[in-house]
Amino acid sequence: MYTTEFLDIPPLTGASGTVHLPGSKSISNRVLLLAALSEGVTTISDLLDSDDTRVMLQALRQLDCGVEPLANGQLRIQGLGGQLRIKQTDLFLGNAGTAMRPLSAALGLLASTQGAQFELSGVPRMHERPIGDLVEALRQLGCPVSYLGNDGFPPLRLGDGLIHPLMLDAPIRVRGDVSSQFLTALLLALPLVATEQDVVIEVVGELISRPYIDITLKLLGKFGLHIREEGASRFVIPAGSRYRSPGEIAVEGDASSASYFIALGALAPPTAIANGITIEGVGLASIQGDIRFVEAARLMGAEITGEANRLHIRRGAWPLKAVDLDCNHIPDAAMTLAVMALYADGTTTLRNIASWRVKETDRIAAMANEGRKLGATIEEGPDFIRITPPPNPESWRAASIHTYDDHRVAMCFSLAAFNPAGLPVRIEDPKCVAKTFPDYFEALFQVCETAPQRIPVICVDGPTASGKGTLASEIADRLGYHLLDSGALYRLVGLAADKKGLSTDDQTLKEPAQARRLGELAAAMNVRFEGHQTYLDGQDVSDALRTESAGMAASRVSAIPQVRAALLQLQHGFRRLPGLVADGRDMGTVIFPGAPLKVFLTASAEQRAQRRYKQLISKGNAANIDSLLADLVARDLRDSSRTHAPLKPAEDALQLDNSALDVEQSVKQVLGWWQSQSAFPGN
Ligand SMILES: Nc1ncnc2c1ncn2[C@@H]1O[C@H](COP(=O)(O)OP(=O)(O)OP(=O)(O)O)[C@@H](O)[C@H]1O
Ligand SMILES: Nc1ccn([C@H]2C[C@H](O)[C@@H](COP(=O)(O)O)O2)c(=O)n1
Repeated sequence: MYTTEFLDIPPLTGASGTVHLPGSKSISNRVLLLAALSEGVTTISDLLDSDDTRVMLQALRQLDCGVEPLANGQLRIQGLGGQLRIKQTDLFLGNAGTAMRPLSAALGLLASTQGAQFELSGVPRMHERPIGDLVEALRQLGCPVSYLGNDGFPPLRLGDGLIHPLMLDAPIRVRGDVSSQFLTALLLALPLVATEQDVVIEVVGELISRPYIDITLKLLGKFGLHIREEGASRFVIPAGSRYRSPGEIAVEGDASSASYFIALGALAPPTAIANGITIEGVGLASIQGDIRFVEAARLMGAEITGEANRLHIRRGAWPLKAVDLDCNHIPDAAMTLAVMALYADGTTTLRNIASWRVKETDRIAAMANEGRKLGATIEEGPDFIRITPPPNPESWRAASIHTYDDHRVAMCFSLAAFNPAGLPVRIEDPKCVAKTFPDYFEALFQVCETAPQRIPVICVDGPTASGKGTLASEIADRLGYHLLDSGALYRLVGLAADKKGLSTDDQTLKEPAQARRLGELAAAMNVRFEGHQTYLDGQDVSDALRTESAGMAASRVSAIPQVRAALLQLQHGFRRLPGLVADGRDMGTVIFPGAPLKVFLTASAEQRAQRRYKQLISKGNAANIDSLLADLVARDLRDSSRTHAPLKPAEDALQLDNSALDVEQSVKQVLGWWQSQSAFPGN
């Protein structure tokens, strides 16, 4: 997951390949609650691991349900069988509506019938999301519920520690036109108390987001509950209801998350490797309402085929076709249509989306504000949004997208990187995707491509111990970029030669046959980088690489042209989306001569020797400052005086002497340079 302040997505030019979706958020949190309320043990597979499921799981743990992660990634839940084990606790539910609403209903009923008291709260935005209609329904039943902040909104206190008989004779009336989660919450909770008599729910007003109710009814069926529907607005929970665990249950891939990759397939040109996007984990047999996004995407021109659990998408009509659509049936996925509309042949109107206003943020306002930044003309109303794309490529603008702590805003606008103007897109606070799809951007970059020269590279070259590695790694972390420690490659050649018994002393290296052998060795090296570990022929050589003797050997072999040539492609291979920070001696002069930022980092030899001395001592290695100083001066001389790719600043490099700077000051300086020459200098 990208935890950076922002993520700059370079302009993208094509996409193809297969995406495996994380589990559905709606199904995951419903299944967790049903398993917790049931009798028996439920083993759940493919559960979504995200902020929203984490808060639900934490709540279940606090309620003393057995929650046991299994080695194979499954989760085992020991159900409460409707009997509270904990009668007083405070639950924090973040911004998870799928946890707040159903837990309020279930705990409200259980607190009243078993004499308990719970307080439920969330993040500030959760305290702005309405819950009054659900509270009214619980109060009709006789549950004591009080508001701890503003009336109509969480936080809530459920129960007062005393037993209250419930009034189940009259139908329980609940509004259906604010959020379908209120009805879902009652459908999930009322079976706990429908033991002696039928319990009836009557929906008042038009029921929005009906597909989410269908998910609820289908999952209730899996846990042994069959609700009778009488007409469009009456649901009867039969007397004698009892939750029974199905034993095992698998969570489908998230159909709303699929919408971004369906849109991607519809708008991205194919790559040289393949045509189209395949989505695994959700397909045409999905129980999720957002699978109907497929129909909407087809209307806009996408070519989509599929099987029960898989979808294949290709670009069809291009530009996409503008549409005028009622989106009540796909409220979440419809946001993706708003971004597809930026690539359409006219004005698109998405109607009946009032529920967007009370989601993680006011989504109508958010989509309108951010879409306008890109150059689109956008009109918004209480329950609609109307999008006219920028009239021509020149009208597109590079935008820094504010994401409002809303995962869907972030994921939607990533697709703006396919703009015809070839502009990058900045996504602020990219970690907000953790709510439903923590690895969304990784999945996106896996299937997207762009011309290598469009992938930004920051080069950090300089003499030994100047702090290149430290600086490069910090910059890469802050920007979410890949890291190339090119010195490590030369160090690996030195080590590999040593393992093979090939001498790397100065004299032997002068022999043409030895130079050829080392070139072949470098080309055939079996290396693997995993996080901070480096493996040579499967063996962890991370520590061996960092010794001073490995540095000296690297310096010697690096003067051989055959070795440098053998490592060229490997280094170019590090230039992957979304960007790269590369440290070495010739990053800016030879390997990435077109890089948009080149830094030549220096410090006085004395400073560098001091730093190296401290570094070695802190790792428990013996060190002598005078010999370190002599070695690094010798190494610098060799590296800068060799014929091929000598150590020297590129003509367009910015020089940074960090003798008097600490690491953070150096990082700030380089990030400042980067920001000022980016497409978003004001952000
Ligand atoms: N600006 C700085 N101020 C103080 N110490 C620094 C600074 N930059 C790096 N250091 C420290 O100096 C030591 C050497 O830094 P680093 O390993 O990053 O250098 P390098 O240039 O990559 O070296 P080499 O080329 O030999 O791999 C480290 O212990 C690091 O923490
Ligand atoms: N791009 C590079 C990187 C490194 N080298 C050589 C010269 C260095 O002395 C040696 C070890 O590098 P370090 O790990 O200390 O950065 O490798 C090079 O020639 N070109």
